Amino acid sequence: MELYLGIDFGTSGARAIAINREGIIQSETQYAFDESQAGTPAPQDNSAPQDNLAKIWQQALFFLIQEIPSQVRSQIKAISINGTSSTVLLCDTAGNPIDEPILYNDARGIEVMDKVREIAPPNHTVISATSSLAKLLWWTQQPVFANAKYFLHQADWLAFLLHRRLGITDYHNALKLGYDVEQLCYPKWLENLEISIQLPSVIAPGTPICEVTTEIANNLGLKRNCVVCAGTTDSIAAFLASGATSPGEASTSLGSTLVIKLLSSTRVDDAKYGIYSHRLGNLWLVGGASNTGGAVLRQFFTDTELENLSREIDAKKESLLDYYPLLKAGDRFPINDPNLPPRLEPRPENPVEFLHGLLASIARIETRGYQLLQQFGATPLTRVYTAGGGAKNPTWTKIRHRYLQVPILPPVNTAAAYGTALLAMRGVSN
Ligand SMILES: Nc1ncnc2c1ncn2[C@@H]1O[C@H](COP(=O)(O)OP(=O)(O)O)[C@@H](O)[C@H]1O
Ligand SMILES: O=C(CO)[C@H](O)[C@H](O)COP(=O)(O)O
Repeated sequence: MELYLGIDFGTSGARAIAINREGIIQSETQYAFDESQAGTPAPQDNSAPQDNLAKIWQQALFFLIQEIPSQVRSQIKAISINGTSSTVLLCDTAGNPIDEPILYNDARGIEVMDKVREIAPPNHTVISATSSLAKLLWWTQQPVFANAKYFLHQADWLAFLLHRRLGITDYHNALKLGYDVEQLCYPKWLENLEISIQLPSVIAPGTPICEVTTEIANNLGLKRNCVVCAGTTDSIAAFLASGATSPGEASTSLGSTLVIKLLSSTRVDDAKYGIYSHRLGNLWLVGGASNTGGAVLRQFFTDTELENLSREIDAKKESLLDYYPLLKAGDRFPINDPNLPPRLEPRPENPVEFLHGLLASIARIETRGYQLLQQFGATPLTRVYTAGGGAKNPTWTKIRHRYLQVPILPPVNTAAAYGTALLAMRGVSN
Protein backbone atom coordinates (compact mmCIF):
# COMPACT_ATOMS: atom_id res chain seq x y z
CA MET A 1 0.00 0.00 0.00
CA GLU A 2 1.28 3.52 -0.81
CA LEU A 3 1.12 6.03 2.06
CA TYR A 4 1.51 9.80 2.15
CA LEU A 5 3.08 11.77 5.02
CA GLY A 6 2.17 15.33 5.99
CA ILE A 7 4.38 17.08 8.54
CA ASP A 8 3.09 20.29 10.21
CA PHE A 9 5.51 22.63 11.97
CA GLY A 10 3.26 24.94 13.99
CA THR A 11 4.01 27.30 16.82
CA SER A 12 3.72 25.08 19.89
CA GLY A 13 4.81 21.85 18.26
CA ALA A 14 5.12 19.68 15.18
CA ARG A 15 2.87 16.86 14.09
CA ALA A 16 3.04 14.15 11.40
CA ILE A 17 0.12 12.27 9.87
CA ALA A 18 0.41 9.37 7.40
CA ILE A 19 -2.64 8.57 5.26
CA ASN A 20 -3.52 6.02 2.61
CA ARG A 21 -4.99 6.80 -0.79
CA GLU A 22 -8.49 6.90 0.71
CA GLY A 23 -7.33 9.52 3.23
CA ILE A 24 -7.56 7.12 6.16
CA ILE A 25 -5.01 7.92 8.87
CA GLN A 26 -2.43 5.16 9.36
CA SER A 27 -0.22 6.91 11.92
CA GLU A 28 0.00 10.16 13.91
CA THR A 29 3.06 11.38 15.78
CA GLN A 30 3.78 14.65 17.55
CA TYR A 31 6.61 16.66 19.09
CA ALA A 32 5.85 19.49 21.54
CA PHE A 33 8.16 22.50 21.69
CA ASP A 34 8.79 23.83 25.17
CA GLU A 35 8.20 27.49 26.01
CA SER A 36 11.58 28.75 24.83
CA GLN A 37 11.30 26.74 21.59
CA ALA A 38 7.74 27.67 20.69
CA GLY A 39 7.07 30.29 18.12
CA THR A 40 5.33 32.51 20.62
CA PRO A 41 7.33 35.70 21.02
CA ALA A 42 9.73 35.76 23.94
CA PRO A 43 8.43 37.86 26.85
CA GLN A 44 9.13 41.58 26.55
CA ASP A 45 12.43 41.18 28.38
CA ASN A 46 13.33 38.35 26.01
CA SER A 47 14.24 36.31 29.06
CA ALA A 48 13.47 33.05 27.24
CA PRO A 49 16.25 32.78 24.64
CA GLN A 50 15.14 31.12 21.42
CA ASP A 51 18.55 29.74 20.55
CA ASN A 52 19.24 26.77 18.29
CA LEU A 53 15.70 26.67 16.99
CA ALA A 54 16.88 25.11 13.73
CA LYS A 55 18.54 22.28 15.64
CA ILE A 56 15.33 21.68 17.57
CA TRP A 57 13.33 21.64 14.34
CA GLN A 58 15.74 19.08 12.83
CA GLN A 59 15.42 16.92 15.97
CA ALA A 60 11.65 17.22 15.77
CA LEU A 61 11.58 16.27 12.07
CA PHE A 62 13.64 13.13 12.52
CA PHE A 63 11.80 12.22 15.75
CA LEU A 64 8.38 12.53 14.09
CA ILE A 65 9.43 10.24 11.22
CA GLN A 66 11.23 7.69 13.39
CA GLU A 67 8.25 7.48 15.76
CA ILE A 68 6.05 6.21 12.89
CA PRO A 69 5.78 2.39 13.14
CA SER A 70 8.35 0.86 10.76
CA GLN A 71 5.78 -1.08 8.76
CA VAL A 72 3.97 2.20 8.06
CA ARG A 73 7.16 4.21 7.49
CA SER A 74 8.41 1.72 4.87
CA GLN A 75 5.26 2.31 2.76
CA ILE A 76 5.51 6.10 2.64
CA LYS A 77 5.59 7.12 -1.02
CA ALA A 78 5.64 10.91 -0.59
CA ILE A 79 6.28 13.51 2.11
CA SER A 80 5.27 17.17 2.25
CA ILE A 81 6.07 19.65 5.04
CA ASN A 82 4.29 22.87 6.06
CA GLY A 83 5.81 25.54 8.26
CA THR A 84 4.56 28.78 9.74
CA SER A 85 4.34 31.43 7.08
CA SER A 86 7.21 33.94 6.91
CA THR A 87 9.33 32.00 9.40
CA VAL A 88 12.68 32.27 7.62
CA LEU A 89 16.34 31.18 7.80
CA LEU A 90 19.58 32.52 6.37
CA CYS A 91 21.92 29.71 5.27
CA ASP A 92 25.44 29.25 3.97
CA THR A 93 26.41 27.38 0.79
CA ALA A 94 25.90 24.02 2.56
CA GLY A 95 22.46 24.93 3.88
CA ASN A 96 23.60 25.48 7.47
CA PRO A 97 21.74 28.32 9.22
CA ILE A 98 24.21 31.14 9.94
CA ASP A 99 21.88 33.01 12.30
CA GLU A 100 18.86 32.24 14.46
CA PRO A 101 15.69 31.82 12.35
CA ILE A 102 13.29 34.77 12.38
CA LEU A 103 9.80 33.63 13.37
CA TYR A 104 6.57 34.52 11.57
CA ASN A 105 5.38 37.07 14.18
CA ASP A 106 8.77 38.72 14.75
CA ALA A 107 8.31 42.39 13.79
CA ARG A 108 11.98 43.45 13.67
CA GLY A 109 11.25 44.32 10.04
CA ILE A 110 9.81 47.56 11.40
CA GLU A 111 13.39 48.90 11.22
CA VAL A 112 13.46 48.61 7.40
CA MET A 113 9.88 49.55 6.51
CA ASP A 114 11.02 52.71 4.69
CA LYS A 115 13.15 50.54 2.41
CA VAL A 116 10.28 48.04 1.92
CA ARG A 117 7.91 50.87 0.96
CA GLU A 118 10.54 52.31 -1.38
CA ILE A 119 10.93 49.13 -3.43
CA ALA A 120 7.49 47.48 -3.33
CA PRO A 121 4.30 48.72 -5.05
CA PRO A 122 1.90 50.66 -2.79
CA ASN A 123 -0.21 48.55 -0.41
CA HIS A 124 1.63 45.35 -1.39
CA THR A 125 1.45 42.32 0.92
CA VAL A 126 5.16 42.65 1.78
CA ILE A 127 4.48 46.05 3.38
CA SER A 128 4.32 44.53 6.84
CA ALA A 129 6.89 44.47 9.64
CA THR A 130 6.58 40.66 9.71
CA SER A 131 6.83 39.97 5.96
CA SER A 132 9.58 37.68 4.72
CA LEU A 133 10.92 40.52 2.56
CA ALA A 134 11.18 42.82 5.58
CA LYS A 135 13.14 40.10 7.39
CA LEU A 136 15.45 39.62 4.39
CA LEU A 137 16.13 43.36 4.17
CA TRP A 138 16.78 43.48 7.91
CA TRP A 139 19.33 40.70 7.53
CA THR A 140 21.09 42.59 4.69
CA GLN A 141 21.99 45.19 7.30
CA GLN A 142 23.60 42.66 9.65
CA PRO A 143 27.31 41.63 9.53
CA VAL A 144 26.31 37.95 9.30
CA PHE A 145 24.84 38.62 5.85
CA ALA A 146 28.35 38.52 4.37
CA ASN A 147 28.34 34.72 4.83
CA ALA A 148 24.80 34.19 3.51
CA LYS A 149 24.04 32.23 0.37
CA TYR A 150 20.39 31.09 0.71
CA PHE A 151 17.25 32.67 2.15
CA LEU A 152 14.77 29.88 2.96
CA HIS A 153 11.40 29.47 4.62
CA GLN A 154 11.04 27.02 7.50
CA ALA A 155 9.24 24.44 5.32
CA ASP A 156 11.88 24.71 2.57
CA TRP A 157 14.80 24.17 4.96
CA LEU A 158 13.14 21.19 6.66
CA ALA A 159 12.45 19.56 3.28
CA PHE A 160 16.08 20.23 2.30
CA LEU A 161 17.17 18.12 5.27
CA LEU A 162 15.46 15.17 3.54
CA HIS A 163 16.39 15.76 -0.11
CA ARG A 164 19.48 18.01 0.14
CA ARG A 165 18.40 20.24 -2.81
CA LEU A 166 18.96 23.83 -1.63
CA GLY A 167 16.99 26.89 -2.66
CA ILE A 168 13.55 25.48 -3.50
CA THR A 169 10.27 26.85 -2.12
CA ASP A 170 6.55 26.84 -2.93
CA TYR A 171 4.41 29.81 -3.96
CA HIS A 172 2.43 29.74 -0.71
CA ASN A 173 5.52 30.30 1.40
CA ALA A 174 6.95 32.71 -1.19
CA LEU A 175 3.96 35.10 -1.13
CA LYS A 176 5.26 37.19 1.78
CA LEU A 177 8.68 37.41 0.10
CA GLY A 178 6.96 39.26 -2.76
CA TYR A 179 6.54 36.46 -5.28
CA ASP A 180 3.82 37.21 -7.85
CA VAL A 181 1.41 34.28 -7.51
CA GLU A 182 -0.66 35.45 -10.49
CA GLN A 183 2.22 35.67 -13.01
CA LEU A 184 4.12 32.90 -11.18
CA CYS A 185 7.40 34.81 -11.16
CA TYR A 186 9.42 37.20 -9.02
CA PRO A 187 8.38 40.76 -9.93
CA LYS A 188 10.99 43.01 -11.56
CA TRP A 189 11.10 45.30 -8.48
CA LEU A 190 12.26 42.28 -6.44
CA GLU A 191 14.59 40.80 -9.05
CA ASN A 192 16.31 44.19 -9.36
CA LEU A 193 17.17 44.16 -5.66
CA GLU A 194 20.96 44.31 -5.39
CA ILE A 195 21.45 41.58 -2.80
CA SER A 196 24.16 38.96 -2.90
CA ILE A 197 22.07 35.91 -2.14
CA GLN A 198 19.94 33.57 -4.16
CA LEU A 199 16.18 33.84 -3.74
CA PRO A 200 14.65 30.36 -3.67
CA SER A 201 13.27 29.03 -6.94
CA VAL A 202 9.49 28.74 -6.65
CA ILE A 203 7.31 25.77 -7.60
CA ALA A 204 3.67 24.88 -6.96
CA PRO A 205 2.87 23.51 -3.49
CA GLY A 206 2.91 19.70 -3.51
CA THR A 207 5.13 19.46 -6.60
CA PRO A 208 7.49 16.47 -6.32
CA ILE A 209 11.05 17.77 -5.80
CA CYS A 210 13.13 14.60 -5.61
CA GLU A 211 13.63 11.42 -3.61
CA VAL A 212 15.05 11.37 -0.10
CA THR A 213 18.79 10.83 -0.01
CA THR A 214 20.16 7.33 0.52
CA GLU A 215 21.48 8.41 3.92
CA ILE A 216 18.06 9.70 5.00
CA ALA A 217 16.31 6.57 3.66
CA ASN A 218 18.69 4.34 5.63
CA ASN A 219 18.73 6.43 8.82
CA LEU A 220 14.97 7.05 8.97
CA GLY A 221 13.75 3.74 7.55
CA LEU A 222 12.09 5.32 4.52
CA LYS A 223 11.75 3.81 1.06
CA ARG A 224 14.69 4.85 -1.14
CA ASN A 225 12.20 6.13 -3.73
CA CYS A 226 10.18 8.12 -1.18
CA VAL A 227 9.59 11.49 -2.83
CA VAL A 228 9.74 14.84 -1.04
CA CYS A 229 7.16 17.30 -2.39
CA ALA A 230 7.03 21.09 -2.08
CA GLY A 231 5.18 22.27 1.01
CA THR A 232 2.79 24.99 2.06
CA THR A 233 1.98 27.08 5.15
CA ASP A 234 0.23 25.87 8.31
CA SER A 235 -2.99 27.76 7.80
CA ILE A 236 -3.34 26.67 4.16
CA ALA A 237 -2.66 23.10 5.23
CA ALA A 238 -5.49 23.50 7.75
CA PHE A 239 -7.75 24.75 4.96
CA LEU A 240 -6.86 21.71 2.83
CA ALA A 241 -7.63 19.45 5.83
CA SER A 242 -11.09 21.00 6.19
CA GLY A 243 -12.36 19.53 2.92
CA ALA A 244 -13.66 22.94 1.80
CA THR A 245 -13.81 23.27 -1.99
CA SER A 246 -16.41 25.92 -2.92
CA PRO A 247 -16.04 29.71 -2.93
CA GLY A 248 -17.63 31.08 0.25
CA GLU A 249 -16.35 28.21 2.39
CA ALA A 250 -13.73 29.22 4.94
CA SER A 251 -11.34 27.78 7.49
CA THR A 252 -10.41 29.41 10.79
CA SER A 253 -7.24 28.13 12.43
CA LEU A 254 -7.61 28.48 16.20
CA GLY A 255 -4.04 27.50 16.99
CA SER A 256 -1.47 29.58 18.83
CA THR A 257 -2.58 32.29 16.43
CA LEU A 258 -5.91 33.10 14.75
CA VAL A 259 -5.72 32.73 10.98
CA ILE A 260 -8.68 32.92 8.61
CA LYS A 261 -8.89 31.71 5.02
CA LEU A 262 -11.95 32.37 2.82
CA LEU A 263 -12.07 30.59 -0.57
CA SER A 264 -12.97 33.30 -3.08
CA SER A 265 -13.42 33.74 -6.82
CA THR A 266 -12.03 37.24 -6.46
CA ARG A 267 -8.61 38.15 -5.13
CA VAL A 268 -8.37 40.70 -2.29
CA ASP A 269 -5.13 42.26 -1.02
CA ASP A 270 -4.87 45.25 1.32
CA ALA A 271 -1.72 45.66 3.41
CA LYS A 272 -3.40 48.37 5.49
CA TYR A 273 -5.48 45.65 7.15
CA GLY A 274 -3.02 42.77 6.65
CA ILE A 275 -5.28 41.15 4.03
CA TYR A 276 -3.64 39.04 1.33
CA SER A 277 -4.62 36.30 -1.12
CA HIS A 278 -2.94 32.98 -1.60
CA ARG A 279 -3.38 31.13 -4.89
CA LEU A 280 -5.27 27.82 -4.72
CA GLY A 281 -5.75 26.31 -8.17
CA ASN A 282 -7.83 28.87 -10.09
CA LEU A 283 -9.32 30.37 -6.91
CA TRP A 284 -8.00 32.59 -4.12
CA LEU A 285 -7.57 31.94 -0.41
CA VAL A 286 -8.27 35.42 0.92
CA GLY A 287 -7.42 36.03 4.55
CA GLY A 288 -5.06 37.22 7.20
CA ALA A 289 -3.19 36.12 10.30
CA SER A 290 -3.62 37.68 13.71
CA ASN A 291 -1.29 37.41 16.71
CA THR A 292 -4.29 36.83 18.92
CA GLY A 293 -5.27 33.23 19.57
CA GLY A 294 -4.49 30.22 21.70
CA ALA A 295 -1.03 31.38 22.73
CA VAL A 296 -2.71 34.16 24.73
CA LEU A 297 -5.12 31.67 26.31
CA ARG A 298 -2.17 29.41 27.24
CA GLN A 299 -0.63 32.35 29.10
CA PHE A 300 -3.51 32.11 31.59
CA PHE A 301 -4.88 28.57 31.33
CA THR A 302 -3.62 25.03 30.73
CA ASP A 303 -5.44 23.01 28.08
CA THR A 304 -7.23 21.08 30.84
CA GLU A 305 -8.37 24.31 32.51
CA LEU A 306 -9.56 25.58 29.14
CA GLU A 307 -11.65 22.44 28.71
CA ASN A 308 -13.10 22.47 32.24
CA LEU A 309 -13.72 26.21 32.55
CA SER A 310 -15.25 26.44 29.05
CA ARG A 311 -17.90 23.96 30.12
CA GLU A 312 -19.03 26.42 32.81
CA ILE A 313 -19.54 29.28 30.30
CA ASP A 314 -23.08 30.04 29.12
CA ALA A 315 -22.39 30.58 25.41
CA LYS A 316 -25.80 32.21 24.94
CA LYS A 317 -24.83 35.04 27.29
CA GLU A 318 -22.89 38.02 25.91
CA SER A 319 -19.59 38.83 27.67
CA LEU A 320 -19.25 42.55 28.35
CA LEU A 321 -15.47 42.21 28.56
CA ASP A 322 -13.92 43.78 25.47
CA TYR A 323 -10.30 42.62 25.13
CA TYR A 324 -7.74 42.66 22.34
CA PRO A 325 -5.84 39.55 23.50
CA LEU A 326 -2.14 39.70 22.53
CA LEU A 327 1.00 38.33 24.19
CA LYS A 328 2.83 41.56 23.46
CA ALA A 329 2.28 44.72 21.43
CA GLY A 330 1.64 44.24 17.72
CA ASP A 331 -0.88 42.64 15.42
CA ARG A 332 -0.90 41.74 11.72
CA PHE A 333 -4.64 41.40 10.96
CA PRO A 334 -7.33 42.71 10.99
CA ILE A 335 -5.27 45.58 12.43
CA ASN A 336 -1.84 45.64 10.78
CA ASP A 337 -0.03 47.64 13.48
CA PRO A 338 3.24 46.42 15.02
CA ASN A 339 2.62 48.72 18.00
CA LEU A 340 -0.98 47.75 18.77
CA PRO A 341 -1.13 47.32 22.57
CA PRO A 342 -2.70 44.23 24.17
CA ARG A 343 -5.99 44.94 25.98
CA LEU A 344 -6.63 42.45 28.78
CA GLU A 345 -8.20 44.62 31.49
CA PRO A 346 -10.35 44.63 33.57
CA ARG A 347 -9.59 41.09 34.69
CA PRO A 348 -12.47 39.64 36.77
CA GLU A 349 -11.71 37.48 39.82
CA ASN A 350 -13.83 34.68 38.39
CA PRO A 351 -11.69 32.67 35.88
CA VAL A 352 -14.81 31.49 34.02
CA GLU A 353 -15.84 35.10 33.40
CA PHE A 354 -12.30 36.01 32.35
CA LEU A 355 -12.10 33.08 29.91
CA HIS A 356 -15.54 33.95 28.55
CA GLY A 357 -14.26 37.46 27.84
CA LEU A 358 -11.16 36.13 26.09
CA LEU A 359 -13.05 33.62 23.91
CA ALA A 360 -15.70 36.21 22.97
CA SER A 361 -13.05 38.86 22.19
CA ILE A 362 -11.11 36.51 19.90
CA ALA A 363 -14.43 35.55 18.26
CA ARG A 364 -15.16 39.24 17.63
CA ILE A 365 -11.73 39.66 15.99
CA GLU A 366 -12.41 36.61 13.81
CA THR A 367 -15.80 38.03 12.78
CA ARG A 368 -14.29 41.45 12.08
CA GLY A 369 -11.73 39.71 9.86
CA TYR A 370 -14.37 37.94 7.79
CA GLN A 371 -16.45 41.13 7.54
CA LEU A 372 -13.42 43.00 6.16
CA LEU A 373 -12.68 40.32 3.54
CA GLN A 374 -16.28 40.48 2.27
CA GLN A 375 -16.34 44.29 2.46
CA PHE A 376 -13.37 44.32 0.07
CA GLY A 377 -15.12 42.03 -2.41
CA ALA A 378 -14.29 38.45 -1.43
CA THR A 379 -16.95 35.83 -2.15
CA PRO A 380 -19.61 36.06 0.62
CA LEU A 381 -19.03 33.71 3.54
CA THR A 382 -21.30 30.67 3.62
CA ARG A 383 -19.74 28.36 6.21
CA VAL A 384 -16.67 28.02 8.41
CA TYR A 385 -14.61 24.95 9.30
CA THR A 386 -12.36 25.18 12.35
CA ALA A 387 -8.80 23.85 12.71
CA GLY A 388 -6.26 23.84 15.50
CA GLY A 389 -6.41 23.33 19.22
CA GLY A 390 -9.42 25.60 19.65
CA ALA A 391 -11.51 23.44 17.30
CA LYS A 392 -12.18 21.05 20.15
CA ASN A 393 -13.96 23.67 22.27
CA PRO A 394 -17.74 23.37 21.68
CA THR A 395 -18.46 26.40 23.89
CA TRP A 396 -16.13 28.53 21.77
CA THR A 397 -17.81 27.21 18.62
CA LYS A 398 -21.21 28.32 19.97
CA ILE A 399 -19.85 31.77 20.90
CA ARG A 400 -18.24 32.15 17.47
CA HIS A 401 -21.42 31.03 15.71
CA ARG A 402 -23.39 33.79 17.46
CA TYR A 403 -21.02 36.37 15.95
CA LEU A 404 -20.36 34.77 12.54
CA GLN A 405 -24.01 33.94 11.79
CA VAL A 406 -23.04 31.14 9.37
CA PRO A 407 -22.81 27.40 10.07
CA ILE A 408 -19.59 26.26 11.76
CA LEU A 409 -19.18 22.70 10.52
CA PRO A 410 -16.83 19.88 11.50
CA PRO A 411 -13.91 19.65 9.03
CA VAL A 412 -12.71 16.39 7.51
CA ASN A 413 -9.78 16.79 9.93
CA THR A 414 -8.74 19.61 12.26
CA ALA A 415 -5.00 19.01 11.85
CA ALA A 416 -2.85 20.94 9.39
CA ALA A 417 -0.65 17.84 9.03
CA TYR A 418 -3.64 16.04 7.47
CA GLY A 419 -3.95 18.75 4.82
CA THR A 420 -0.24 18.52 4.08
CA ALA A 421 -0.54 14.74 3.71
CA LEU A 422 -3.28 15.35 1.10
CA LEU A 423 -0.89 17.75 -0.66
CA ALA A 424 1.79 15.04 -0.83
CA MET A 425 -0.75 12.49 -2.12
CA ARG A 426 -2.06 14.84 -4.84
CA GLY A 427 1.48 15.88 -5.71
CA VAL A 428 2.57 12.39 -6.71
CA SER A 429 -0.80 11.42 -8.16
CA ASN A 430 -1.04 14.27 -10.67
N1 LIG B 1 -10.05 23.38 24.77
C1 LIG B 1 -9.42 24.41 24.17
N2 LIG B 1 -10.08 25.56 23.94
C2 LIG B 1 -9.47 26.59 23.33
N3 LIG B 1 -8.17 26.59 22.95
C3 LIG B 1 -7.47 25.45 23.18
C4 LIG B 1 -8.05 24.33 23.80
N4 LIG B 1 -7.09 23.36 23.90
C5 LIG B 1 -5.95 23.89 23.37
N5 LIG B 1 -6.19 25.14 22.95
C6 LIG B 1 -5.23 26.07 22.36
O1 LIG B 1 -4.71 25.50 21.16
C7 LIG B 1 -3.40 26.03 20.94
C8 LIG B 1 -2.56 24.97 20.27
O2 LIG B 1 -3.20 24.63 19.07
P1 LIG B 1 -2.32 24.10 17.86
O3 LIG B 1 -3.24 23.91 16.72
O4 LIG B 1 -1.49 22.97 18.33
O5 LIG B 1 -1.45 25.40 17.65
P2 LIG B 1 -0.11 25.72 16.86
O6 LIG B 1 0.12 24.67 15.82
O7 LIG B 1 -0.40 27.06 16.29
O8 LIG B 1 0.93 25.75 17.90
C9 LIG B 1 -2.86 26.44 22.28
O9 LIG B 1 -2.41 27.79 22.22
C10 LIG B 1 -4.02 26.27 23.26
O10 LIG B 1 -4.18 27.41 24.08
O1 LIG C 1 0.20 32.84 12.11
C1 LIG C 1 0.90 32.02 11.55
C2 LIG C 1 1.49 30.87 12.30
O2 LIG C 1 0.49 30.00 12.72
C3 LIG C 1 1.21 32.17 10.10
O3 LIG C 1 1.39 33.50 9.87
C4 LIG C 1 0.05 31.62 9.29
O4 LIG C 1 0.54 30.54 8.58
C5 LIG C 1 -0.58 32.59 8.35
O5 LIG C 1 0.17 32.76 7.20
P1 LIG C 1 -0.43 32.31 5.77
O6 LIG C 1 -1.74 33.02 5.64
O7 LIG C 1 0.61 32.77 4.78
O8 LIG C 1 -0.63 30.83 5.85
